[in-house]
Amino acid sequence: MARYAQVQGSVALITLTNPPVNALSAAVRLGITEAVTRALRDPKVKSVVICGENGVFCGGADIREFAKPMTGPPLVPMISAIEEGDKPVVAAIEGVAFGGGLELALGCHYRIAHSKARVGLPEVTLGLLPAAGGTQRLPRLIGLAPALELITTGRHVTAQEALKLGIVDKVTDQSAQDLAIQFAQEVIGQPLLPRKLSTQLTPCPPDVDTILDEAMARVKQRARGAMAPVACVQAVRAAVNLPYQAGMQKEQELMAFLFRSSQARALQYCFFAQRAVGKWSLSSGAHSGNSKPRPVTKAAVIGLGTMGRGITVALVKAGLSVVAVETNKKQLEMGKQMVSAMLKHDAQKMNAVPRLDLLHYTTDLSELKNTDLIIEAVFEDMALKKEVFKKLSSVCKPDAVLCTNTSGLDVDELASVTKRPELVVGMHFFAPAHVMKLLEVVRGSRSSPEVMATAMHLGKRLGKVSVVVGNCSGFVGNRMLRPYLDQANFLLEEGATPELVDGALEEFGFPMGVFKVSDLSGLDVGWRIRKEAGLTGPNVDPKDPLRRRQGRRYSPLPDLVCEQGRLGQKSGRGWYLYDKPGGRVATPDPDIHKLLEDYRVRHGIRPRQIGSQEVLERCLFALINEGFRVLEDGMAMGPEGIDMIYVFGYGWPRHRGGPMFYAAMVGLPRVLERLEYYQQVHPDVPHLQPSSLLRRLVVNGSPPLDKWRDFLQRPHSQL
Ligand SMILES: C[C@H](O)[C@H](C)C(=O)SCCNC(=O)CCNC(=O)[C@H](O)C(C)(C)COP(=O)([O-])OP(=O)([O-])OC[C@H]1O[C@@H](n2cnc3c(N)ncnc32)[C@H](O)[C@@H]1OP(=O)([O-])[O-]
Repeated sequence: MARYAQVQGSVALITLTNPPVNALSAAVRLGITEAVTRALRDPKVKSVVICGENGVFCGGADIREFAKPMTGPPLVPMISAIEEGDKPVVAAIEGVAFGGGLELALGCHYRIAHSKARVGLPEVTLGLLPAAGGTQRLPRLIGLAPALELITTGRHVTAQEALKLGIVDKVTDQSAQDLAIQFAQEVIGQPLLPRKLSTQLTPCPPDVDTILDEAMARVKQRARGAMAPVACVQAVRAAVNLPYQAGMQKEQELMAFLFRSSQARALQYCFFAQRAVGKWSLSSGAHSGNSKPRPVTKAAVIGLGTMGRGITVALVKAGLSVVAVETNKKQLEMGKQMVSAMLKHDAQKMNAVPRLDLLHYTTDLSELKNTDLIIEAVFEDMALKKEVFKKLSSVCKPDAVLCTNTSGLDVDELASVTKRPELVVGMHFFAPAHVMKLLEVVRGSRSSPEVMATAMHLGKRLGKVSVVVGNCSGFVGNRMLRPYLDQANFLLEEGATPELVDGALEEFGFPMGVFKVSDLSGLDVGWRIRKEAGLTGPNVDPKDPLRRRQGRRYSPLPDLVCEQGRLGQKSGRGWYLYDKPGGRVATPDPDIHKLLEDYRVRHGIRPRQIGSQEVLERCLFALINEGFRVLEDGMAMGPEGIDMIYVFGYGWPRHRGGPMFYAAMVGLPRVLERLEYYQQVHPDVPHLQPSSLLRRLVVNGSPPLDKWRDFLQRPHSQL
């Protein structure tokens, strides 16, 4: 839909009308095509302005149409008609001009932007490339290197930077539409040919091939198997080597290939899943639409350890005033210095002033009496956390929201020591808390809808992808991680090496394999949890054989590694060797290989060849199977929640959609068949027992993800 009006006598004003982001749906494309034809034919019209309704120019092609057969006028000829016209066309950009929206503007002869506007070609983040001339016109407008960077990253650009790059001609703090209409009158009669980008050549520095080759190498290294960034470089290379029409041909061919790819489907699924998890609902009928968040202007963080410091920085960066509490002066001082340094570092990067004025430090909990929301981030010990919650319940104002950053302890047990269990909720941040986008919002059985709304709203203010999860051991992310970790250890027992397992997972697209991640986060963390769980150390049942705990197979390998003082990067050796304590570069360690060989001999295990396929199937299918159990237990609202948790919190490659989406792509019958096979081979590993939900879905013909809820016997019952 596009509205047509004639303004200022001779200017045709074409307004895109498709809320909320004026996406270029079939109806909008038809509207634009008809309006442009009318303007070009009307002798009274001397120039044209294109703008968007509601302060948004255009969010690009309508992504919802991608899953359906294409209808309506295609984008490329629609934009060419604008460019080839004999009347100047000015794009008035307010809000955003993304993807096809910016390509539409690049087909116009001039671009005027509001100072708060953002532009960009984010198609690569959807597994695609700019396929309405963006890969051919943008390099011609701003040059090769900047165009390559914008197209291969999909980065959003501010109006100021767009002006500097030459993407837009003018930036205004006033109405871009009004300035565009005035400008459209001023340029009547000006030569148009030099403004028609398709007629221009791409400005090329002498070392053009080096730039393209380096870009390709950089993109391949960063992409970890994602195809779209590579195709983007190939398309932009055509803008250098080929005339416009041939370049457009190349762009269309590459787009056709990407459009059909499973990676594009995965990335578009992530786009909508990321928005879907924000629309939460509870079994009580309360949901994000009918639950009002409480106002939070003053927050507090208890405990300035690694997590507490990151959370404090995230809150201050979001503009909240924060009281930071640490029990003793020495730790408080240390925390203060580190938080200030983190804020200064971040502000420097943003060329901003660190908001240290928003912070107040104290050892005295009573200073929290006027705080709206408190996040407890003390050591992961139930007794210590209960003590803190008991005190908070007495010093804080009656309607203060009490949040715990526990990564898996029982939220209800913590709430039970307070006088306000309905105001207690889990806010599980991921390290580093001021960087990682994921936030698990854990609903206790008494957490009120209002408190859920408050935690979710705060998550959004902190720029997090917040996912509502149920209160169970390990919540969702860590709960699913256990079978994944167990399988990785079992594979070592049976003949694999850390680098073989990690290699397969990194080939799959994870930034780091499981053993490198363990070394990064510190092997002693898991060791302490296993000791507390009675799986190793003094509380082990002496009757339990070494490789069997609590009635199931257990691998003591990680314990043996820790007992040798191998705690990971921090000790300079773990599953890998590092050049020094705190070193980051992992090299395979012959001592670990020796440890594994001796271990297998000691336990009479004949090592065997293990391939990447088996690594992926055992590690990922075990994790996925636990995902189905999470859904069955009602601990997550749907597969989207699980997938966003793994994409934003555990490095699951976005172009694989997330564990549950991946299972659907692989085919549920295949996942079930492989789990049944491995369960037969390893009957002492209960987590390989296929979940009944998975069986039910396969029996019912493997319905699409958005239909899985229909097969849940108690949909999100624990939420
Ligand atoms: C040929 C051409 O080369 C190619 C092929 C293309 O052009 S491919 C397309 C390229 N374009 C993009 O990648 C931009 C994608 N959008 C965004 O980045 C953001 O949306 C936004 C524009 C910065 C606004 O953010 P927001 O935070 O203010 O609101 P929101 O919650 O995100 O969005 C508000 C609502 O609008 C929906 N929406 C947003 N953009 C959409 C789009 N392009 N198509 C369809 N729906 C869209 C979104 O799902 C949500 O719906 P619902 O959940 O309310 O039902």
